[in-house]
Amino acid sequence: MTEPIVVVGAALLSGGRLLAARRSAPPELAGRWELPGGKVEPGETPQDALVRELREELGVEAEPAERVPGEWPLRAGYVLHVWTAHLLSGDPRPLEDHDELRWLTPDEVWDVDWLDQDVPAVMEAARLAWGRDGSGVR
Ligand SMILES: Nc1nc2c([nH]c(=O)n2[C@H]2C[C@H](O)[C@@H](COP(=O)(O)OP(=O)(O)OP(=O)(O)O)O2)c(=O)[nH]1
Repeated sequence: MTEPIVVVGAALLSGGRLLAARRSAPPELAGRWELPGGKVEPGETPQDALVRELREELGVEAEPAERVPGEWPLRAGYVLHVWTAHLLSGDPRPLEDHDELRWLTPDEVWDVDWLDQDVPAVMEAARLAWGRDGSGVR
């Protein structure tokens, strides 16, 4: 069996807030929110891919920090891995794949309509970043 292709998602953190990005394409994903990122290319580390994707999609420099434990299936042959990352410079703009960005506080993390497959990933990322799932239940 061939290995699944890894899509890396960034739990990008700045000032205690998490960045969510609203997809503009393809039609079946458009309007739903995700962690910015993309496919790891052959020969790339996941961290390299994350830095590249955040530069391309958001125009920012970021530093990957920790892998969020777990992996989440996407469409057939793809799996989502998530890393926390810190914003080093730049102000994120939706340059590619997204039409809106939001910085979410722990209390706001469930205010956006995350892609179904991202919900468990965001839950783990929130737990790692903030020490709880952001739902308000402590
Ligand atoms: N980036 C990202 N993609 C996700 C998430 N959840 C999810 O189902 N996906 C899906 C959407 C896409 O089908 C795929 C990632 O592909 P992409 O189009 O963002 O990646 P890419 O920039 O490397 O793609 P490409 O344009 O080079 O083909 O994974 C997520 O949280 N982040």
